[in-house]
Amino acid sequence: MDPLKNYSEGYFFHCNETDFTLDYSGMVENKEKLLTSHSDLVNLALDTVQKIEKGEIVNKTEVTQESENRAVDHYNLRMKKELVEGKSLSISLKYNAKIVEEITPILKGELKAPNGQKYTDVIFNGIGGSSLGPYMLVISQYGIDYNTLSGLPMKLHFTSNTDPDSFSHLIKKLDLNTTILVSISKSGTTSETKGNLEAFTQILKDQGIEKIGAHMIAITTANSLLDKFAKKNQFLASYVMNVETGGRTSICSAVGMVPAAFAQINFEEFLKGQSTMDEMTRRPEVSENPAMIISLAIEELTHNEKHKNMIMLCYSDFLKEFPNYLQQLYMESIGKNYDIFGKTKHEGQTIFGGVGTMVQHAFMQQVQKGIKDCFVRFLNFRKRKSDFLVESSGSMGRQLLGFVKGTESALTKNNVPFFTTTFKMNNPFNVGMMVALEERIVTFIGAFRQINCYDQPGVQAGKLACKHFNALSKIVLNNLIEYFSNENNSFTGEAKKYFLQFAKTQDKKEFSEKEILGDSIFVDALLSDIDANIEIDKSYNELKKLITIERVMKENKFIYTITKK
Ligand SMILES: O=P(O)(O)OC[C@H]1O[C@H](O)[C@H](O)[C@@H](O)[C@@H]1O
Repeated sequence: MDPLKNYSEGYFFHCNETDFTLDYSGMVENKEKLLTSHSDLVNLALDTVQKIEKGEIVNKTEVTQESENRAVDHYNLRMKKELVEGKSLSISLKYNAKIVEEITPILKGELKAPNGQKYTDVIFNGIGGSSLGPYMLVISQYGIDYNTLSGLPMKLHFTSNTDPDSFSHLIKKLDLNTTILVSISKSGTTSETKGNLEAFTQILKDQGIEKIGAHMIAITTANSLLDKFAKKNQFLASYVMNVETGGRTSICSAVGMVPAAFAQINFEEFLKGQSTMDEMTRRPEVSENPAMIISLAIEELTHNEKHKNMIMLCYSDFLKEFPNYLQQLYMESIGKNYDIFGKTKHEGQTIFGGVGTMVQHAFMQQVQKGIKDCFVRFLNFRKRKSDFLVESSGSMGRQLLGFVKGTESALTKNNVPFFTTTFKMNNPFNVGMMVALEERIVTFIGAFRQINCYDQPGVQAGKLACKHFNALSKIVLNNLIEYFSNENNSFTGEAKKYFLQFAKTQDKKEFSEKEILGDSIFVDALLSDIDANIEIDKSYNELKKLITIERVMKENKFIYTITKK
């Protein structure tokens, strides 16, 4: 490969109408080969897109217990044609208009909080696909100072984790009388989101706010637990998304629409941008389809596990969250341990990145000079909205471009593959294009590798284990309270001893060795948590009155001494 030759010759895809350019000269060894010699892969990819867009059940594998067995509709939600009944761009635009119409009176203060004042703050409560997209979108239009610098009518806040310290930090600052919590959860059961909603409800009640529904909006699937809770508690609104819309591609649904309405981002433009890119990436001719070019190039590069990590360098501070957004899109979709036929096959596409030039000063030394396990993607805007005089380069904007070109050129010399996507300028339309391009690449790579890109059994396993931990935690608590409320005065020993002792008090007679081991680890974590947090208000209120606990390490095991007060 002569990267400099390719680079100087320039391999381009360009769209005149949208002023979008893909330069793939730094990525491929042989342009002709890339464009013409992968017809089998191209057919697989186009066939998959057709199936998806016709509404066929594509979210399935032979490993039926882990499959979701459903269609996948994000492309249909912004398609001009109504290939699947009830799903099209115009239907989505109508739903978006309804949302804007309902949110606007809140923003204008025409629909007031129960205390008669204008709502001031909105918290978006969701995780994974129910958070990454809205957050990325807000930052993409306002930057990280979106509350102080944007002049928006309501302040925006985001909560994802079940982190009591950050939750308290947020809640303490707000007047909850004029705050709305928007809970976003496709399933309506995700522990983090549910936990935050429950905590918020309790805090409202503690503050004497009885009409909790006047402080809540839900975005979820029809009839989910969250939807039912919303109806029961007369939420301000409950917006629905389809079961067929996967979390990590849900930004084109109410999941993106509602936050965009609060943030006054033109979501109609975002959807039109997605639709435009979808049309471009539906083209059968490889050279006319930017997603196909990128996907094939990635396939060539990652073959034999060579350049397997993708680094996304976004040359705009406003795209700070885009690599994080892509991390879920790529890694949850492509990280699989079997193909659609159920055959074991470990797949993945590691992706990380950040804002260029910041990360230039973080990890690019290794990328340029160290192990050759990466390829780089540049993302930038051609047109800026402002500029400043800078002596060295003439202008700050030119300086930024200098960094793109300088880094590209250095990568060429160091034999690190890269390609560059340049969008016209930063606006909702182009952010929509950006997201849709990546979604299509993921679909194509999934089709090449014959995997189901739309399930996430791995995350599911974590979710289920967490549920088990929660259930066990309640049992341990009740057991402790019961044990020390009776005649017992103390317990000394390690978690396993504790577990075996309390296990006897459960209905379940026999525990396998594996269960004992697994559950003892959970019990150890719980006892340790009690030791650290028993004095923290609301952590273990009942237990605090009853016992003291001490933890010491002996022979590589934590030994707990629990004593009745
Ligand atoms: O929207 P929810 O049902 O609450 O799910 C939120 C997230 O949960 C998990 O992390 C899944 O792997 C994600 O795909 C999903 O986006």
